[in-house]
Amino acid sequence: MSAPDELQDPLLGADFVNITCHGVRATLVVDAEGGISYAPLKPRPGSRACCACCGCGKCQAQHLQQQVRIEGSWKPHRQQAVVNAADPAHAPLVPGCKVVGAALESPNTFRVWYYTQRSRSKARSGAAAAAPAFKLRKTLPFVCSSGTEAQALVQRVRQGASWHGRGKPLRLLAIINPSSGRGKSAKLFQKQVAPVLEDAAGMTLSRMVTQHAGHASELTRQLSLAAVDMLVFVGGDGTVFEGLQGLLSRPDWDAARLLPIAHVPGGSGNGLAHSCGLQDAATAAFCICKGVVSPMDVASVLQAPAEPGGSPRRMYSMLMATYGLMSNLDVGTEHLRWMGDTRFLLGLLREIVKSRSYQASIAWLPAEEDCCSSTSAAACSSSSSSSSSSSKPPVQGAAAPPSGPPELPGSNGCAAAAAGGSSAAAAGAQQGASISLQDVPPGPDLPLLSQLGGQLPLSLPRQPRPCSQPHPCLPPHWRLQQQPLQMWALFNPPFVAADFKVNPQGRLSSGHMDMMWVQGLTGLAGRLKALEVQVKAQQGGHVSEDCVTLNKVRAMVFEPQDSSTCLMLDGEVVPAAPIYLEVHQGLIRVLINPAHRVEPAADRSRQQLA
Ligand SMILES: Nc1ncnc2c1ncn2[C@@H]1O[C@H](COP(=O)(O)OP(=O)(O)OP(=O)(O)O)[C@@H](O)[C@H]1O
Repeated sequence: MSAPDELQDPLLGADFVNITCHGVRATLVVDAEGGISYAPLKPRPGSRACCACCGCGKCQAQHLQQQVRIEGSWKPHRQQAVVNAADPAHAPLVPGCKVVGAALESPNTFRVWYYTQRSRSKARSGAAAAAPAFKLRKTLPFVCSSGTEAQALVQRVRQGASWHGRGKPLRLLAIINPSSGRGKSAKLFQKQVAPVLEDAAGMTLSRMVTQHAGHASELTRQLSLAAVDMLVFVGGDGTVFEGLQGLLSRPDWDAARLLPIAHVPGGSGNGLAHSCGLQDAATAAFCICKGVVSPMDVASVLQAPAEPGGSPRRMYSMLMATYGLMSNLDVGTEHLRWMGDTRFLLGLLREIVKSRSYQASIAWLPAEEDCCSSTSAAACSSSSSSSSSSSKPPVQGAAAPPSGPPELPGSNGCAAAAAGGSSAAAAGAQQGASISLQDVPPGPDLPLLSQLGGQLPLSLPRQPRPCSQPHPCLPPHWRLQQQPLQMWALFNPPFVAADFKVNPQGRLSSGHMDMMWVQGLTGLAGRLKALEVQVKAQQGGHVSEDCVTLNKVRAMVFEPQDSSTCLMLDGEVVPAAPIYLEVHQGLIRVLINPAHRVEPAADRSRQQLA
């Protein structure tokens, strides 16, 4: 290719080729990010474009620009301009940040594929969404003088737009759950995502369809990390949850945790996708091409061995743990899967009408506290309720931090006895369930459990002591709540579904989870209040209600005590037994929308994907 004289200087480093678009001859330029711009070639004397313009260069430029604008509501991004921005004829047609690739239509004809932002009113999650939604567009066909030129330009667009500076395309593994949501996730992926990734971005896409519950775990446990650059889960949160269990239970979990995870929403709730700004399949396809990733917290969840002498069960949760109303509205509407996420609304209404309370014991370490730090211990002992992240006073019966001198957990009677091997008996705990650090399956370190002497009785005392006294079975600074509650949940990111911004203060990598419970909504007035709280939850306004209590948590023990509900992790039912949970900050990497409004500190380096 030889550069036309007028383009040489400003286009240093860019690729270009002479094209014809709707009868107008021009030079198409591709910049380093895959953005395209053009400059009209000098008109031949007496030549005419395909419309009634005079045929001069300026007319042809305007004509071409109009033609391209017909298909997409393109708005110029001045900061992205690669050529003389003062000259409208040289403004970029499509900036690189919007382009995802290009596809040949015939041996010497191709279109550039790009995305434009959807208006808020048309987007699925509306104003509360974590990031704008995007819609796929294609330019008019560009005709090159030869097939070789067209191929070279297509490759150049893909490389700049979606390969993140690599010489070869990204390798994606899509794990598709055909039974998620309404059962249409495979079709959705095939129609809206795969063509963008394969045909336009030129990525290498392998597909695996799950055959049964738990299959996603098996697939991620067996995959070769060297052969995949990004994992794409197509389904609901349960599918990602299963995949995560497989990744983090591998012997090489420390390498596996760095594999970027993308969630294409195909399930009912799709809380992870909504929290990351991947609110629909089209937007997810765009975000996969752009490859912006963010660290995300994950919690280790431990349960005592099911049989004597066995290993504790270790699971991982990245979205939420639920109990009471939130579990029942999910499990109780399984048969209404065909309704999509509307089933949650129905389930919620049913639970509000029932207006039930559930019994559980909850002990937790507030996010501000480090049970081995003398400074935080002093701060804790000097303030009672103020050390809680909640703006409200602790509920009746909740234990306050101890007022005595800071003390290591292992030095109190209960924990010391536990370390000696007779924890339950010494604690006076009912079940005797405990977890010993040395038996925990390999995985991320559990520093807070280590600080507890490496041994933890899971059965919490039934009778909490007065707030001013530490309970002998709880380490200093830990708090205890045992009042009946209607809903209990531990949230990590903000969304659990498109219209449920249940945890508005949630961040992907804050280092803690947000514990929320709802109490006292009984009788007719309580039910009406519950409805109001539900409406406010769509935008996150429910957290200021008096019936809602919030605490930031780094570690906790939760003991379910009610058989009429169940304990769920990321929307999946787990055995109804006590759990110990500890948060690992930024353990995994998830794909986010490049225009995410909440995670400005995200790791935006595209090189991370290489
Ligand atoms: N081939 C399959 N047949 C039946 N069930 C499957 C299959 N593959 C996976 N599953 C199970 O499907 C269940 C539901 O999947 P998933 O959670 O992704 O969808 P969802 O519940 O509709 O979405 P969300 O969790 O976002 O509300 C999971 O518990 C998973 O174990």
